[in-house]
Amino acid sequence: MRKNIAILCSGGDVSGMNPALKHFVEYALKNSLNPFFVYDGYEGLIDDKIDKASYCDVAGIINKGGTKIGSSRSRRFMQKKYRAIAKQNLDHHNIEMLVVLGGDGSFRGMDIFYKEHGVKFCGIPSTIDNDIAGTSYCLGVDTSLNIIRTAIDAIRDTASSFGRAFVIETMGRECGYLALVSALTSGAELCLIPEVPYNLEQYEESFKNQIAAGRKYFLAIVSEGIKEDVREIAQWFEEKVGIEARVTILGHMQRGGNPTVYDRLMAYKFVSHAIDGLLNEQHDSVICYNDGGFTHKSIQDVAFQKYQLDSELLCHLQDLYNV
Ligand SMILES: Nc1ncnc2c1ncn2[C@@H]1O[C@H](COP(=O)(O)OP(=O)(O)O)[C@@H](O)[C@H]1O
Ligand SMILES: O=P(O)(O)OC[C@H]1O[C@](O)(COP(=O)(O)O)[C@@H](O)[C@@H]1O
Repeated sequence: MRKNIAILCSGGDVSGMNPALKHFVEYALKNSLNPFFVYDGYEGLIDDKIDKASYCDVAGIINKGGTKIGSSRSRRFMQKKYRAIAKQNLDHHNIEMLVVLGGDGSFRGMDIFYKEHGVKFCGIPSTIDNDIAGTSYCLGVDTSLNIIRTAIDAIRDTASSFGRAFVIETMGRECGYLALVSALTSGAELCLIPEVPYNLEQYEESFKNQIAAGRKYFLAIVSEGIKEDVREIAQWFEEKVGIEARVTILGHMQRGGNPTVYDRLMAYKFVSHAIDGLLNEQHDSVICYNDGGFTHKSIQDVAFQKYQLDSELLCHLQDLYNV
């Protein structure tokens, strides 16, 4: 008898989830499995929003951001009694394997669910924050970086025309990855991230000298996880550096948009490895990507460790100020 396998999205949505759904249906059918969708993340698991999926459901979605099946953060799934209901719903549909697109919170939830009820699962790291330990890349971060790049390039147009400093805030929670990579690839003058302590005073003289030497504008990329408010950084530019300043908080535009080629391809590869793993005795793992290869890692190694920013990237941050 063909086995049933389901997929769900949990936590912040990312561009790349739809390409993953499309490949999930195709690859499941190719492996003689019946594919199912769980709508709205763990909330849908509890409310039995579970349906069989077919080729028709995934036609025309590969180029769409977000996720066709919805995502959520679920307070109820944190409680044992609701996880028991989720298990009953899966049993009702005869589903014994789950692919979960989410972040470390989602994986911790699934780990508990596996230990309580034995539902096999494979996590696919999916968050624009790129802050999951054990993998150098999370689905969606490439699209997000490209959206940020487009925004910063546009802001540069007005900054240079009007002679202003712009303080641009990126998402990322406690992780500075989005801000750091964006600063390096957009030619920003300042980058502030939670991982690296800073003192604005140390840039004052250099920035004033640059203005005296002809610099007309500044771009500062700031991660949402730093202690200071972005408006205070703008105020510092005005009062201490002596240049008019504006703030742009990029917000949720960073989570949407047409998935890049890289995110589409990675969605494809992640899903293939996730299903292969589930069919080959990987029952409680996350599929991770490092140095060009994929490996299944334990929840302990992924969801209970702190993500460390790549040391080479951090060196490049120092280079930003040593020119
Ligand atoms: N310790 C836990 N026990 C059960 N469920 C959890 C646990 N931690 C997180 N979850 C579930 O995972 C969901 C997503 O987690 P969250 O941290 O918001 O996002 P992400 O997966 O992107 O890190 C939560 O809303 C909750 O339903
Ligand atoms: O959409 P919300 O609930 O306001 O959450 C915003 C947060 O979600 C993110 O966009 C993505 O975080 P997760 O992938 O961990 O869910 C963060 O960068 C941001 O701080």
